[in-house]
Amino acid sequence: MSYDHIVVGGGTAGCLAAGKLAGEHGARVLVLEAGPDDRNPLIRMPAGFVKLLGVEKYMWFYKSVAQARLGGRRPIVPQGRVLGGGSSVNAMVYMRGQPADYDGWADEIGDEHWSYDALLPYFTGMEDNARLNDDYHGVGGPWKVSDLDHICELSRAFVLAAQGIGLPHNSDFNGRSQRGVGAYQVTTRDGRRCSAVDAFLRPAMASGRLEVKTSCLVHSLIIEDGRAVGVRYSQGEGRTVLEARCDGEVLLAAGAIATPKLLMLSGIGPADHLKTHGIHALVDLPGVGANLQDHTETPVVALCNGPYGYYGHDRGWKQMRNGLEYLVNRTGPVTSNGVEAGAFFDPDDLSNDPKIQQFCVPTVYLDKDHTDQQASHGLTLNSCVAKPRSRGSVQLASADPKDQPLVDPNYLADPEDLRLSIGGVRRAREILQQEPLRSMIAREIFPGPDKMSDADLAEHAKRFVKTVYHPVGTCRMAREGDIGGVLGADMRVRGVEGLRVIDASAIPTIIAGNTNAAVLVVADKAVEFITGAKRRQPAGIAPRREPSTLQTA
Ligand SMILES: Cc1cc2nc3c(=O)[nH]c(=O)nc-3n(C[C@H](O)[C@H](O)[C@H](O)COP(=O)(O)OP(=O)(O)OC[C@H]3O[C@@H](n4cnc5c(N)ncnc54)[C@H](O)[C@@H]3O)c2cc1C
Repeated sequence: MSYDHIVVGGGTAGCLAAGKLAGEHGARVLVLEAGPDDRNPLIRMPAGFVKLLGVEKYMWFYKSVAQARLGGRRPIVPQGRVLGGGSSVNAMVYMRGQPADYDGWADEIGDEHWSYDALLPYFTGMEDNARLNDDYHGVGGPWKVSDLDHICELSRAFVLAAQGIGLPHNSDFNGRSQRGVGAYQVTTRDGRRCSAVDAFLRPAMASGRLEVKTSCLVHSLIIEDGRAVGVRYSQGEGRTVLEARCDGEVLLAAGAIATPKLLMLSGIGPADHLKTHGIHALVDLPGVGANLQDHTETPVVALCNGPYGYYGHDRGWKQMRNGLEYLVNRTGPVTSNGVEAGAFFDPDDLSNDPKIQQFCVPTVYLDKDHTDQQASHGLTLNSCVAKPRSRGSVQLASADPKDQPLVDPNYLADPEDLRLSIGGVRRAREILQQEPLRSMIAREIFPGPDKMSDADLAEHAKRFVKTVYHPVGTCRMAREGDIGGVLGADMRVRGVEGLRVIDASAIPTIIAGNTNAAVLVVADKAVEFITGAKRRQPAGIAPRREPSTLQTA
């Protein structure tokens, strides 16, 4: 088959774009995905998320460079490596962030079409919400959003306890206000994960215009006369470098770490850096790989005084009982994503707009690179800095496409990120002291009851702070003349024809919330730009805040 477009990376953005281009716009599309297919049943089961986190077959475990503010520690940054990308392995929390996030994008990009009011119809248009159908939510779309069927007693107790410190109950973090505490909505339906493959790619397969090749690692772009005309790739363990070409556009959707790597391997990036690896710079774009942003979270871990939460539910007779209940009824603990509830608040003043997203994990939960975790019934309250100020980078380690790049998230580089993390830890402790949670807790193990001063908590953060798996921003959209910009408002790569970046890399500034839904909207916009489809008009709802002043380039 000859192709109109080639999509590099079959993740969240890649699946949406490929599915829509082939299914709705009649294009012939090739998707090249480095990871395997998504047939593993664990991917469909919401509780499978925790298991998948440790499986090399389905994850890239990017190891960061030594982190200056973490005493040289090198935390991992796991990312999806399977058809569906992050949407096949993520925790399924459905979150959009704050309207001000997108208004900030519009200011940075210099285009009001990236403002929240302009993007809201894209969120609602793709949504099929099982509970909400109002100004902020839609029904009938391909993207399934539901309340969790199963919420354990620890998560319920957390929601009540957090109200005890003065947080309002919030039944919709994506609605009128983000502030408060409540159960998350998740991207599942009838106890099954809804990934970008399920929502966008699979339905378009029947068109016959879509070819999806898994286990295909793209090495670089083929650029001729200033135009991207195809890609070089290898299949499986094969050493042969194959080529695929297209008549339309090459769309980069390999995620915020691999997409800048591919641009640099293709001679698009900071000329000096490329030169050190013997790569001739076709386009000197200093912003490629810069501006890496990620959410970090700092845990408070407590042990329970009884069998609360999910410890041991994946072993022995409990596993058999849970598995059977799931197989027969699609109910029970297997339908839980393991992160059932959370809160948004400003630790300095609970009545302010949120600066921390707190995740309630009803088990002892630390990343795979922490070996000293205790296996027992427990609870982890993770405080995530919603709008981190620290900025990092992705650079090439070598000119070999099979080598991991140098990932420097520069965690906690900005003192405000550390200060807010400490504030989040203190609020988590306050919540643990409220009933009904208080009566379920035996003792705090991390940071530990003797760690009370800011200096103690800073040390704790440095030791335990970890990724929330949300890298963005490494090929950011920007207004004309912004030297660090990589893409224009239409997501075209500056200085090259026929090439767009359509994934998390394109996001100028991280949103205050989990990133998957924002990436879907970014990819949806890309499809519009590529096809020239008419822009949807903003829904005629009253803005819920003063519109920002927008300057157009
Ligand atoms: C463990 C985890 C938990 C998360 N939890 C949540 C959550 O609960 N809610 C939420 O909203 N967000 C969550 N996220 C974040 C969300 O999933 C991501 O923001 C989103 O998937 C990013 O989409 P993307 O298209 O930019 O990249 P991805 O979805 O990562 O897709 C990139 C794809 O490109 C492929 N690829 C990479 N390099 C190459 C190459 N050279 N050749 C070919 N293919 C390549 C990758 O294998 C991958 O499949 C989570 C992410 C992870 C990893």
